[in-house]
Amino acid sequence: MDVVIEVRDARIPMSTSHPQMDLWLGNRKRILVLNREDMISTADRNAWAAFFVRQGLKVVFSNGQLGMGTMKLGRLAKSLAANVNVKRRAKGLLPRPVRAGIVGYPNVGKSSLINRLLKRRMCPAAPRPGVTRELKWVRFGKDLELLDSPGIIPMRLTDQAAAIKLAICDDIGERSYDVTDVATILLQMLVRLPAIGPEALSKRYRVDADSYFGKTFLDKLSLQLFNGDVDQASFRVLNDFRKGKFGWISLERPPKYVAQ
Ligand SMILES: Nc1nc2c(ncn2[C@@H]2O[C@H](COP(=O)(O)OP(=O)(O)OP(=O)(O)O)[C@@H](O)[C@H]2O)c(=O)[nH]1
Repeated sequence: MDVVIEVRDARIPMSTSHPQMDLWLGNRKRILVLNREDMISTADRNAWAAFFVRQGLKVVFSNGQLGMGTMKLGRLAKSLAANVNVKRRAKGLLPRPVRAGIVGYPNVGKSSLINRLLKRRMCPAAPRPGVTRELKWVRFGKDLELLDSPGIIPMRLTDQAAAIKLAICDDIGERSYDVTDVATILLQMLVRLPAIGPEALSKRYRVDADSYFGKTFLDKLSLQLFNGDVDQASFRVLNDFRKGKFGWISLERPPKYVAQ
């Protein structure tokens, strides 16, 4: 690959950064994409943009559902790898398309971005992690080739806080976590957010919360709406979050910058 496009979830750019990525990529040319830009506020977007610029990383914000950012991504990949053909010409070889590999955690929107760029559904994309199963090259025009790849996660998620955020954002498979535990933690996060808080949660689910927003809340919600099925109640809360029913909330913020 001449250039690697690393896609992360804009709601959790740190937790969707693979710990071995730097080692694997070495000096390879790299573009960082924060996809799902529609799911975070403008203030968070600006804060992340400034953060990554300070790290010297080229960052593109995108929306894999609507296609925003994809043309810029294509242009950037071609321009970053332009010297490939300069070198080939110097050796008397014919130019070839630039090869860009798209990598990232499951469900962050890799295939959707390719489909949007190509304006065709060339790569399977669906709202669940683990859809892409094999490497697939697709051609964009005559001078760019894109490689779609299956989502990758570390063998072992040692950072539990990151693992929970991946589960909340649906970036790891459902079978790898307990849906009720994750929904309980999400409720505890939401109840502490000034923009949401206990009243909004009680009102949305019509559950009298008795000031405790944990498993008890899910039990009450399950009795109210799902015949006592706590898993279903947990899915409801998680899906409401994922669909933006509480507003678009970033689960991570960049560390504060202190000028030297
Ligand atoms: N709201 C929103 N949804 C998106 C965006 N990009 C992708 N999606 C949705 O997210 C889901 C996952 O997208 P995919 O393109 O399949 O993700 P992937 O990274 O290829 O997933 P794997 O095959 O698991 O590696 C799909 O339902 C997309 O419609 C985005 O920018 N915003």
